[in-house]
Amino acid sequence: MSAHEDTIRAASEVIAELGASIFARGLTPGRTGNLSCRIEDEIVVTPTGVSLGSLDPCRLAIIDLAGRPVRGGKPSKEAVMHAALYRARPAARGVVHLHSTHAVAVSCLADIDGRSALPPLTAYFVMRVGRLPLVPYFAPGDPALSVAVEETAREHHAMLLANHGSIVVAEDLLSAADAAEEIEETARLWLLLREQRTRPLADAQLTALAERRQA
Ligand SMILES: O=C(O)[C@@H](O)C(=O)COP(=O)(O)O
Ligand SMILES: [Zn+2]
Repeated sequence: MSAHEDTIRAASEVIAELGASIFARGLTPGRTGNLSCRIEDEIVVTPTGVSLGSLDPCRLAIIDLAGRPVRGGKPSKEAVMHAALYRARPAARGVVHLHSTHAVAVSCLADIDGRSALPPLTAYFVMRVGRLPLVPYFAPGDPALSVAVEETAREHHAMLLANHGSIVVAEDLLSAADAAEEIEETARLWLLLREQRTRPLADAQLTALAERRQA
C-alpha cells in the first residue's frame, strides 16, 4: 500500500471514530450530517444515507477537488459542497456538517441577522467560530448551495445553512468538529436566554480576543 493510501486509511479511521462520537452525543440525528478530510488532492467523505453512528472506515467515498467520485462508496449528496470548501480554503483539511437541534432551530428563525446568526456570548465561541453568517436556503445537494457556501467560505470558516444546519471548514477534522459543537452550544445558550436581556462581549473585548488569536 502506498503512503498516500496509508494516510487515506488513517483519515478514514478518524472519520469513523469522530462520527460515532458525534452520533453518540446526539449532535446530529438519524442519517444526517457528513464529514470529510482532504489528503493532498483527494477528499475522503462519508457515504450518502449512512448514519454517522455506523460508519465503516473501509466504505467511505473518495472524491477529487471538483467533487467528482474517484473510488469507494457513493459520496454524500453534499460532497460537491465539501469540495467547494476545500477550494475556497486551500490550507483546510477537515469539514463537518451537522443537523444539531439548537443550531437548526436558530437557522429557522425569521428574525436573525444574516451577517451574524449568533451573538458573541462567550470568548470560546469567538475563538472557535468568530462571526457566523447565515447562508440562504437551498435544498440539500443543490449545486447552488455549493456556490453560495464557497463564496461565503472565502471570508468565514463556519456558517449556518438556513433551515438546515451548521457547516465548518478548518485546518483539521477535529478543529472543525470543535467549532460545530461550539455553534450548537451557543445556539442552545442563546435560545435559553432569548427572553432575557443579554450582555454579549463588547467590541473592545472582541478586538482583544482577535489579537490573542493572532499571537
Ligand atoms: O440534509 C441533508 O440531506 C444532507 O445535508 C445530510 O445532512 C445528509 O446527507 P448525506 O450525507 O447524503 O447522507
Ligand atoms: Zn444536511
